[in-house]
This record gives sequence, structure tokens and C-alpha cells, in this order.
Amino acid sequence: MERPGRLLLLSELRVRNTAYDVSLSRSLLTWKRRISSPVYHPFRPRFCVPSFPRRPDSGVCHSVSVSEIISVREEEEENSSRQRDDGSWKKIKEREGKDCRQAFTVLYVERCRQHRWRCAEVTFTCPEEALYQRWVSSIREQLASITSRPKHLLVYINPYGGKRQGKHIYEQKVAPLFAQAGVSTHVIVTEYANYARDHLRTEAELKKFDGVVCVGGDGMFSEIIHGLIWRTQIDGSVDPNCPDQTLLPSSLHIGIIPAGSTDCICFATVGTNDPVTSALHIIVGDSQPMDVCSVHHNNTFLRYSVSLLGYGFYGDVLTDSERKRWMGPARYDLSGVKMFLTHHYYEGTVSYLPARGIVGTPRDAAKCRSGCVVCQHNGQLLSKRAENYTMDEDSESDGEWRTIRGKFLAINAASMSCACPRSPKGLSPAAHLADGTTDLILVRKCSRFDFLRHLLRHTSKDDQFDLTFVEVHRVRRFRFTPRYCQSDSDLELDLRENGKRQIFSQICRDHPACGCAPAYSSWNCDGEILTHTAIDVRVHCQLIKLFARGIEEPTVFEDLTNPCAI
Ligand SMILES: CCCCCCCCCCCCC/C=C/[C@@H](O)[C@H](COP(=O)(O)O)NC(=O)CCCCCCCCCCCCCCC
Ligand SMILES: Nc1ncnc2c1ncn2[C@@H]1O[C@H](COP(=O)(O)OP(=O)(O)O)[C@@H](O)[C@H]1O
Ligand SMILES: [Ca+2]
Repeated sequence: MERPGRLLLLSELRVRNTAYDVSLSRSLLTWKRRISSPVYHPFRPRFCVPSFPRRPDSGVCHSVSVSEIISVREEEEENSSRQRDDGSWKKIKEREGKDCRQAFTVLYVERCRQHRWRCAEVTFTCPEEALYQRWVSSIREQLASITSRPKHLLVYINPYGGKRQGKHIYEQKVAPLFAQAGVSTHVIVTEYANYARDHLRTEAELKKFDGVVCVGGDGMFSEIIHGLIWRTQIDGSVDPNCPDQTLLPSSLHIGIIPAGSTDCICFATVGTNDPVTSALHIIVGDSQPMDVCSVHHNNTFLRYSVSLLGYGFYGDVLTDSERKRWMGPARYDLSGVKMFLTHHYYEGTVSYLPARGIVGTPRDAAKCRSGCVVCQHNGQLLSKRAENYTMDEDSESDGEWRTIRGKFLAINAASMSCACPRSPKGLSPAAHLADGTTDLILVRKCSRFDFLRHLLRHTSKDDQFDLTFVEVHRVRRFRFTPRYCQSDSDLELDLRENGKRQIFSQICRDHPACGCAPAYSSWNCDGEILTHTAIDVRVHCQLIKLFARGIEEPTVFEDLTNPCAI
């Protein structure tokens, strides 16, 4: 609960014809009904809930954090009416026959069920013009002093993402809120794939903007980070192709308006896939750092990843689903069932560098939440290590690499939980957004029944890692080599281990139904297919920042007091 601090203003104003004591400090706007009501008891503070403001007529005391005020609107003519969003007309000034009274409306963030935010408003009427002016200008001054709020945004809309509603969602739900908050925008509707990435890399005048907004899904977000990270390295004379290079963080924040098929990056950083909630997080200037993995093949840069790098099952689902793009988000379910029934496994070698000295494990019960202390601690630790770069990196590359060979149904690296509506706890429920690590999940060859048990646990409280054929490691780097890319000496070893078996007849024996199981899958990299299977992955701690705050823990007050949440 925020402490109110020194009061800047304290006046008696009216809300819907009822007298309220209204106060403004640097951190809080509070309005408290003057006449005590039978339900009010001064020693029961539960009626005053600063972080979860209630509607004006639902209680006696309301508070809203100044950081969550969206804007102040000056109401115009006395006795005039204004049309609400829902089409109804509301009166702005009460007819009381008193002297000239002035009204202003404060728009603020109201929390609803399941992490959704809405824009609520309350209209205050002042007894005199001078007081009205003081109130409006004082609130505006407080808002102007919040330097983290974006004023100019560069917006990219993918009109073909998800259900092809990106443009409509932006125009109907987001643009009006930006306008109300006084945020100016330059909107670009993409014309083809990689349009936004290339525009950011070369053309965009980034100095003019405080942030970039992505209207689309995870694939569109991936375009944005590729453009932005690349541009930042080139502007800072850093070679993005070198796998050992420490990358420069971009100064621009990225906002995500979900309009894609999975939208897991939005879901895992805000707690819901809702365009209005995301727009409000952007307006209030929230900040959430996020790890980025760089993916290389033979020292050549391939891509960045922030959510899922998946070989085997998720790679095959993506490859198959691309042919069904016309179906929209349902394509993943259909391809998921198909790939589940196909039940391919792939052989290869995974090497990884376990994360040393950091807090947290993939089996923790605690989750990454707003203001996560694990991310803060590990972020500081890793940036200190980066300062003493040479010694540490050398020991990283020399020792401690571990190697696992086997037959895998899936190899997944989750740099964040990958929570999404299909799986609200995600692929790795305890993964952190900004701790500099990724959770490497190895699902070994098992029966269809066992694999189904593993998949189903993504949707229940049961632990999807608590199975003999699943292992999970928290890592800083990893490499994968598919079996048939292995060096000659590795292959010789394989042949000795397997006797004199023929490599290809081995595959066909294990798949008598088709007789031609593929030796390779593809990597699903945040929803894009990689062109190579042998990859080298490194996590870059907190390389980008989002207009988000991580998932907020629900407070005891949320369901009890917020009428919107009931
Ligand atoms: C039986 C139910 C099993 C449910 C298992 C659900 C696990 C879902 C984990 C999803 C992790 C998603 C990670 C994010 C990936 C995105 O970057 C990426 C791109 O997103 P975009 O389209 O918005 O651009 N999305 C994806 O790659 C989509 C992955 C979706 C996988 C769906 C899998 C469904 C599996 C269904 C199996 C059903 C077996 C039924 C047997 C009778
Ligand atoms: N104008 C466009 N036309 C076609 N494809 C586009 C366009 N703009 C972006 N894309 C591509 O569309 C793909 C999917 O975008 P995304 O917004 O993630 O939707 P979805 O979640 O449905 O996959 C991405 O690979 C992106 O590069
Ligand atoms: Ca992480």
C-alpha cells in the first residue's frame, strides 16, 4: 500500500452530487465521502483500498495511485451532456442553481478479474473556477513529472496475424486510449513479412520515439526485436554475428498489443491477452526487462528468441501448421493432434552450461511475478560477472559443459514460462523473464500414452517434469547437434555402441508403420522455423525492455472489494 506523503491539495468537491474530501499527494489521489454512512467504521480500513479503487458509488473512500492515472479531462459547458462509450448520455454538471461550478474527470486504471485492466473515470465538480484550475493543473503537473511515460510511439500493425483483426483492434480499442492519454503515434501497417524488421533496421527514425508498439502475435514481436536489437548493435559498433559478443541493450521499450495466435509473450508478461490492458500498461510507462537468446550456427547468427526454442514436437507442430495458416489460431491444435499421433523422435546430442551461482531452479514452487527478486538478484550478479568478463567467460567455455545424447520427442528451451491461454502455467512454470537463464527441457522417447500424460500436465496442477522420461536444466548456454551432423569420431562411437547396426535401417525398424521416419526435425524459434538444426544458443540477460510489469499477485482485496472483479 502506497503512503500518501505530503498533501498537495485538499478540498471539498462533489462526485455525483455528494460531498467528498478530495486530496492529492505526489503518489495518491483520494476521495472520501463526507457524510458518514452506517456501513462506515473508522477502525475498519478495509473500506479504504488504495491500490484497488472502487467505483464512486460503491463505498466511502477511494484511492488511486498517481502513477495509474491516465489523464484528466476538463468538462465543458454547464449542464451539457457527453456520450459515453456505451452509447448512453451522462450529465456532467449537476443543476443546483449555485454559482458557476466546474467539473473535471480523472481517468484511471481499474483492475478487473484475471489481471485485466480497464479505464475507469470519476468526475469531480468544484465550487469555483480558481479551485477547478488548481486541481486540473496540479494533477497534470504530477502526471508530467512521471518521466517513464511514453509520449511518442512507433506502432507496427500486422494485419494478417491471428484472426486478422490487428488493424481493427488497434483502431477500436487502443488508438482512442492513446489519444485520451495524449500519446502521439506514428502507425505503420506492414505490407509483407519482415517489413517491420527491415524498417526498424534501416529506416525508422528511432530518436523521435520513446517506444515501439507491436500489434500482432509472437512472430510479429520477433520481427520487432530483430529489427531493434540489430539496429542497436550496428549503431553501437557491435558485431551481432559473433556468438561471444556482449550485446548492447536497446533504449526503447516495446509494447505488445496482442493480435496473434498464441501471444505467449504478452500473456507471460502481463497475465492476460487483452488489448486494452496492454494499452494501459504502455500508457503508464511500465517497464519489464526480458532475456533474449541468440541462436548461432557455425558462428553465424541465425535468430533471437525470447520464449520457446523447440525441436521435435513443437518444431513439427509449427512446420505442419504453417500450411494451415488460413485456419487461424486453431491450426496449432489440429497440427498438435496430428504430430502427437505421428509420434516422431529424433536423435542427437545436447550440451549445456548449467547456470552457476544464480538463485532459482526450474522445479521451484515460486513463480516469476511483478518486481521479481530472483530476476533482480540474478540480473545484478550477471552484470557484475560481465564486468569481470575475461576470467569468467574463459572458465565458462572451458569447464562444466555437460553432454546428453539420446532419442528425444522434444527438446525445448523456455526462456520464460511460455504461459498462454492453452497452458496458463506454461512450458516451464518457474522460468523467469529476466534472470539470464533458459530452462532446457528434454523429453526422451516414450510411449504415446506417457507423452500424452506429459502434455496434459501443462493444463493441470500436476508437475510436467515429474516423469522418468523428462528432465529439466536451468542453463546459460546450450548446443544441439542432430545425430547425422555429428563429427566422424562421434559417429564411430555410436557405431561401436550400437554394434554394427545400419543407421538408416535402425530408424525404419522403429517406425514400422511408415518405414521412413525423418532424421531431422526443425527448430521452432518463437513461432518461426529455423533454417538449421545444429545450433548454439546463448542467453543475454535483460537485453530488452517491455511496457509491462510482469504478472501481479492478486491481493486479498482484489476479489472482495473491486466491483469489476465480482
Ligand atoms: C492435450 C493438451 C495438451 C496441451 C499442451 C499445451 C502446451 C502448450 C504450450 C505452448 C507453448 C507456446 C510457446 C509459444 C510459442 C509461440 O512463440 C509460437 C508462435 O506464436 P504466434 O502464432 O502467436 O506467433 N506458437 C507456437 O509455436 C504454437 C505452439 C502451440 C502448440 C500447441 C500444442 C497443442 C498440443 C495438442 C496435443 C493434443 C494431443 C491430443 C491427443 C488426443
Ligand atoms: N503484412 C504482412 N503480410 C504477411 N505476413 C506478415 C505481414 N506482417 C507480418 N507478417 C508475418 O506474419 C507472421 C505471423 O505473425 P503474427 O503476428 O505472429 O501472427 P500469428 O500469431 O497468427 O502467427 C510473422 O512471421 C510475421 O513476420
Ligand atoms: Ca529467463
